[in-house]
Amino acid sequence: MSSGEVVLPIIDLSGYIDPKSPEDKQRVIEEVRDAARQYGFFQAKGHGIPLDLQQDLLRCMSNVFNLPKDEKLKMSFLENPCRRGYEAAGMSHREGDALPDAKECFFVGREDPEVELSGFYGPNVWPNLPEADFRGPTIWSILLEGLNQPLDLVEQFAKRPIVPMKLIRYPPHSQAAAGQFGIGAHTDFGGVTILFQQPGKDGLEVWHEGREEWIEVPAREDIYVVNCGDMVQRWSGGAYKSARHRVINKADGERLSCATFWHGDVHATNPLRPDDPNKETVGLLLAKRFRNQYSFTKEFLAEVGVGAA
Ligand SMILES: O=C(O)CCC(=O)C(=O)O
Ligand SMILES: [Fe+2]
Repeated sequence: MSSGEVVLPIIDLSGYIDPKSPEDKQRVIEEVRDAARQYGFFQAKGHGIPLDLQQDLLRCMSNVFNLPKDEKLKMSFLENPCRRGYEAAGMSHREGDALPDAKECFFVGREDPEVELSGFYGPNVWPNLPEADFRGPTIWSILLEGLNQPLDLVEQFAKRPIVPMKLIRYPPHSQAAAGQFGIGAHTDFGGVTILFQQPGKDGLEVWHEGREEWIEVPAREDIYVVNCGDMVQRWSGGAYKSARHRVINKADGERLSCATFWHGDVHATNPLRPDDPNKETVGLLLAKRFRNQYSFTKEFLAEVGVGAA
């Protein structure tokens, strides 16, 4: 069941990024804290990302997804040592769902020259499109400017963060099989997710535990959706929620979105609680999660602690 009553707060981040007074900054900090506690999600405006960059991103995403199927499959993320590149529809299946997700995706990360740490760092796969139309400043500006973390904390755990970015295209729901979701219900497992939705293409729903119902999150122009993953929930001792969410494309046509997952350094442990008995690193979390999708070396698995338990 969906509800028109609960609306995720829209927080104006400009009060933190460009404060006119100390109170401005404090108000944003409190609004974000309250939303992360209550919902695990909020909508963000005043983020400083120019609208024309957002529109460029959408245009570039369409260019990628509109490539011929065989060209997309040549860039399959399953054959890439860094899990970058193309994931076709039907390749992800959420536990408990009758059918795999209807979406297709394209994964991008930080551009590094060499494959390192079994593929957590390394070069991207780029489609055969004019460079200005896809890679580079557009994506990186969006990525960097979209992150508004307390800086002193960030410096501790994000010297060389792992930041996968997932471009997603959902087919119209009418094309999906009965019981098939664009993306099935899940929590994000890592750090903070910054989601850009194609304006006017609604479909995201967030589970509200207290009310036991799905809250619809509209796809509004110039509004990003931010949510906390399982790692943030753990790092914050449960103060911040990692909320379940799913996508049922409500638009007549296709729906585009872009999710950027901001996980922190491969060796980072809980920066909020250095005394946290759980010493799981970001690398270990990702290694457990993606074990069957990367070709991890034995050395790497030993380094991040897989098999140590
Ligand atoms: O496309 C969306 O609106 C949500 C995507 C999402 O939840 C994910 O990729 O984890
Ligand atoms: Fe998600």
